[in-house]
Formats: sequence, structure tokens, C-alpha cells
Amino acid sequence: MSSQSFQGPSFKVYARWRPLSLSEQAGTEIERNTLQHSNTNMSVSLASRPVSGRPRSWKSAPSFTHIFEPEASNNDVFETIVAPAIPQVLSGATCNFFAYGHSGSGKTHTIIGYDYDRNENLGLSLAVARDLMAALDRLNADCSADEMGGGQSTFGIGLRLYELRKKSAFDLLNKRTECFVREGPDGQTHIRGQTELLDGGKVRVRPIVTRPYWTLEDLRRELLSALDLRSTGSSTVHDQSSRTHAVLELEVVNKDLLEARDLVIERQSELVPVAKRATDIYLEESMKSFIKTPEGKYIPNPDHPLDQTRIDAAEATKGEFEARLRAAEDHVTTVLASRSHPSLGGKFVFVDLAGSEYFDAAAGAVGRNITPQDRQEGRQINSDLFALKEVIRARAVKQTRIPYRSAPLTMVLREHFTASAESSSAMILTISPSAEQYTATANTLKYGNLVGVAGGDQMGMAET
Ligand SMILES: Nc1ncnc2c1ncn2[C@@H]1O[C@H](COP(=O)(O)OP(=O)(O)OP(=O)(O)O)[C@@H](O)[C@H]1O
Repeated sequence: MSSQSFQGPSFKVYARWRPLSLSEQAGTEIERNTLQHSNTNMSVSLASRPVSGRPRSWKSAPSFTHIFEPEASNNDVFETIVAPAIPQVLSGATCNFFAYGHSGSGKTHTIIGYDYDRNENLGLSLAVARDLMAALDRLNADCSADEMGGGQSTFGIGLRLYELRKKSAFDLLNKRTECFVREGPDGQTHIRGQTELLDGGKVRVRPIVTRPYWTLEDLRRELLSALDLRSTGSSTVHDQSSRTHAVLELEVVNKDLLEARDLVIERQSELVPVAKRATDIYLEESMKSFIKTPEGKYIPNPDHPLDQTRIDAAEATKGEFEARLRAAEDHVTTVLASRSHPSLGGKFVFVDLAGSEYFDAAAGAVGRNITPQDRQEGRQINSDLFALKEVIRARAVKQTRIPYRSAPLTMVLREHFTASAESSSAMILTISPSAEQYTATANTLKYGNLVGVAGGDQMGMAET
């Protein structure tokens, strides 16, 4: 397997043929041909000549950085696509990897894997967790002796794992608690859980949970048990899991960073009752200080002039709590900026994208009636995938306005795309060579081709 280097910030698209499954081996295979172009990209052409029905064929642009044959192991894919990004993450960058393919095409096999005992078979996320943890162990060993053994600066991996479905995120590290994707007044997207009422009128809204791990064994055990919570179990087109995008984040953290972020949540919860009290006082004073005349007009109330001092005092208290929140937010920035090592905050993000084939009656993939809810979910998934492609295109051509707000998926991905100037992203298309899966395979490659053309080196793409 030739190893290619991960070059710069452009968006790369890879395709991975899986082997025929036992049940598919009796049937025919898609005729396929891969062509290496001088711009180092590859194109693929497909044909299917069914015994009955009309023959079909399709040819891509040279939009694929590499196409893996069915014999490629998970380790081959890891070494080619993900391992070269480890130094970037260790220098604080965010690297994103998307898996896209129809049900049963090998997304879980690629991202998580099914055999955890052999290095060769580990999925990309577990393999990178292994190498990242080993690199962090080496960094920790370089730290001063008093920081060892769970010290404030000791590096570990912060894991976040959730499923996105429409505007909701289900937190798999927190019993699948439903969280909501919203844009805050600061223009940033926040994924926040249910509101908790605490003593003293405090209101806490927790973000998606980040669980820190200091050993690979702990991370692996918890990750696998959290994955059991993914919507339904079996690998069929009826899977709920096919209708959600699963997001898995591995971030370099230390206790300083985690505590600084916890303090922001604490300060936010303290601010809520104080801000509410300031609003209540303003409304109360405004209502008391005016009376309605028999003609229906509002005039100042001579018995209760507006108590501006009371309003100002409540606003001043609110201002103090807002300043405390800003200080906590600034502290997070300071922790990241004053990091003893640039790794802190570096991140791998894996996104297992929902496919739209479930809803494509024409593909013949659906074994039951499509309900209006199915259709609505299908439209949402299609609009997420379209929005993702458009974001990738806008970034590639350095458009001033990137349409992150077009869909919940891109709203959530925005922080990962913009986390660091050096961020790198790639998409891995998983495809089946079985002729029975021709439509689904061609649809996957067509989407990847659009993404590759949209996000690739424009000069290179022009060459066909
Ligand atoms: N490259 C591969 N090499 C060997 N086996 C593979 C490969 N890709 C997939 N498989 C096998 O094919 C089956 C289906 O793969 P997998 O569960 O990863 O599909 P999926 O795309 O995640 O499906 P779903 O979306 O329904 O969850 C599994 O038994 C898996 O081990």
C-alpha cells in the first residue's frame, strides 16, 4: 500500500471498496476501473450489466486522492489518511474525517472496527487514540516530576460522542441525553442539554459531556460501551443509526483546561437568576410607574415614580456577573494560549454521516412503506449533506461568507472547521462492489465526486 502524505488544508476525498460479503459472493460484481491522473488524483468508472434491465455506467472526475481496494486493511487506511495528521493535532490543530456510505458498506468497520485485539484491524478512531495517547504519554514523561500522576498539566484525551438528528444531539456519554443545537447571541453554535434548576435560583445548562481519559484502556472501554447506545443494533437499512450523523471527538486536554471550562458553566448558571431579576425589576418598575387613563392612554403614575436607582442597582449586579463570566471565558483562552505545550486543544473529529439511501425508494433499498416522518428526515439528511458540500466548496474557494448556518450539521461542524488555520479534513467513502448495490455505490461516489471537485485543488480538478 503506497503511503501518501497529508498535504495542507485542502479537503481530500478517499474511497474504500469493501470485500464482498459471504451472501454477495454468489452474485456478480460491479465492473470498475480506477485511473491514476498526473495531478496525483484518481478517477473511477463503474458499469453494471444486469441480466435483465438496462446496463448502467458512470465515470467520476479525478476527485479522489486515493481509492482503496478491498484487500486494504484498516491499518492501511489509517497509515495513509489519519496517521499523517497526528503531528498537526499535536501542534494544536483540528483534523476532521468524515465517513459516508450506504448501510452495510463499512463505515463502522472503518471508523471503529470490529476486532479490537489486532492492530491491523483497529478502526481509525481507536488506532489514532492509541497513537495519540502514546505521544501524550511521551510528552507527560517530559514534564516535571511534580506534575506527573494526574497533575493539572498532565495531558489526556477528552472524548465527546454524540448523534445528531435534525436540531437535536443525543449525548452517548451521558445516557443519550437530548441536547439542542442553537446559535448563541455571540454567533457561535452551542449544543446544550436540558435546563437544570439548582439552589438559589441558579439555572445550569450543560454542554455535551467531555470525559477525560488518562489511559487508552479506560478510553477504549468507555467508548465501546457508549457506542452500544447508538440507536438500534443491527446493520440494516432500517437502522435508526443510519438516520443520524455520529460525531466522535478526541481532544488533547488537561485538568487546567477542563476546570476552566467547568468554571464558565458555573458562571453562566450564576448569571441566569441575576439577569432574570434585573429584567423583572425593570418590568415591575415600568408597569408601576404608568397608569392607564379612562381614555386608554398611559401616563406617568404620580404615586409611584420610576425608581431608576433600583433598576440601575439590579443592572449593576447583572454587569458584575457578566464580567465574572467574561473573566472565566478569558481564562479558558488564557489556559489555551499559555499552554505549556501547543498540543492542548488539538483535536481529531470523526463524523459518521447519515446516508440518504434509506429514503430513496427508487434505489429499491427500502423494504417498507415510507412514512411522512421518514420523508421529512430524508429531506433533512439531504439538506445536511448538501450544506456540507457547499461549506467545503466555499472554504476551498476562500469565499468570504461560508454558509455554515444552512443546516444543523454545518452549524455544529463550524467550530471544527474554523478551530485552527492548519485544520485538515478528509472524507472516506465506503462502497460495496456487489452489483446488487450498484445504485447505492454510484450514489455514494457521485456525492464524494461533488465534494472532491468542490473541495479539491481547483487546478487539479480542471484536468480530466
Ligand atoms: N473493508 C472491509 N473489510 C472487511 N470487512 C468489512 C469491510 N467493510 C465492511 N466490512 C464488513 O461488512 C459488514 C458491514 O459493515 P459495517 O457494519 O461497517 O457497515 P456500516 O456502513 O457501518 O453499516 P450501517 O450504516 O448499517 O451501520 C461488517 O460485518 C463488516 O465487518
